[in-house]
Amino acid sequence: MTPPLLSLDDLSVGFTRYTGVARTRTVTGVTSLSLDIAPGEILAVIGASGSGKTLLAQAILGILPANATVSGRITFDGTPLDERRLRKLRGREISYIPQSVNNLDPLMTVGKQVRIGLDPPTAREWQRALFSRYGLADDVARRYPFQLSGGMLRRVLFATSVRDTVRLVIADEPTPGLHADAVAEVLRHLRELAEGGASVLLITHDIFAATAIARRVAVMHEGALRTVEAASAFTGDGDDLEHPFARALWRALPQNQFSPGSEPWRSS
Ligand SMILES: Nc1ncnc2c1ncn2[C@@H]1O[C@H](COP(=O)(O)OP(=O)(O)OP(=O)(O)O)[C@@H](O)[C@H]1O
Ligand code: NI
Repeated sequence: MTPPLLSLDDLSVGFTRYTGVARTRTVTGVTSLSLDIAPGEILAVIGASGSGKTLLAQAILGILPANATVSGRITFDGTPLDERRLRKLRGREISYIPQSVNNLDPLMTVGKQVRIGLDPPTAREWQRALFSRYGLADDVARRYPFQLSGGMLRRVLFATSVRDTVRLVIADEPTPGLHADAVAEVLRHLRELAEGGASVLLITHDIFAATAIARRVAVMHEGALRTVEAASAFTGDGDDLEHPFARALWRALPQNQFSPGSEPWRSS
């Protein structure tokens, strides 16, 4: 077996909340999560809002909120991923496609934003190549984010995030609010990255987007990884799904066999 590209071992993220003078309480965001991603694998992470998906991404990228505490081990390409190494890899070997297009700078032209981090002598050339790869016309480079459509902004986010040196792409909810064609386009771009050899961690609410391109689907609930299922098991009645939680999640979808009371995220 090929060794994993990324390995999470007993990863926890917590928050300290001040509940009074000199009194604190720790709130858990992610609990003892262990997970591997193989080189070139597309792994989807699904789970309800607040289940810890974005925290998981931020923990890998070393960009957790300042009030978060993290424990556990993260290994990238066989070596621990510490802060010093992350600074070198982020934006080069590890890319982040953030949850919101609001992460773009509203006061900078999108061309300039795409050129950030590119080698100055060839930055313009690379930016043009990235624009053409993501179907953006050359003159779009001179525009500001507010002058672009939602679909174009998504493509700009890809162009700012993805470098040809990339080995791990973390995409946080890249498809919400997009119509079917645009979703298909985003998924195609992610698949292309994987075909180029990169591992892709796709965070999404959308089981159908997840199973369309991922080989495995990790299911999170209240900060814990409940199960990792084969994407192909999310079909029919869900009988092939290994974990009852995944089965319940699948069957609770209105288009499957929805039955009141089967909502697994409503924990008692
Ligand atoms: N800065 C913070 N301080 C305190 N708690 C936080 C902070 N950021 C996140 N949390 C908590 O951690 C939990 C997980 O948040 P996270 O953003 O990872 O959820 P998510 O699965 O990405 O949700 P969504 O699908 O809505 O994006 C939430 O309950 C949230 O309240
Ligand atoms: Ni999130």
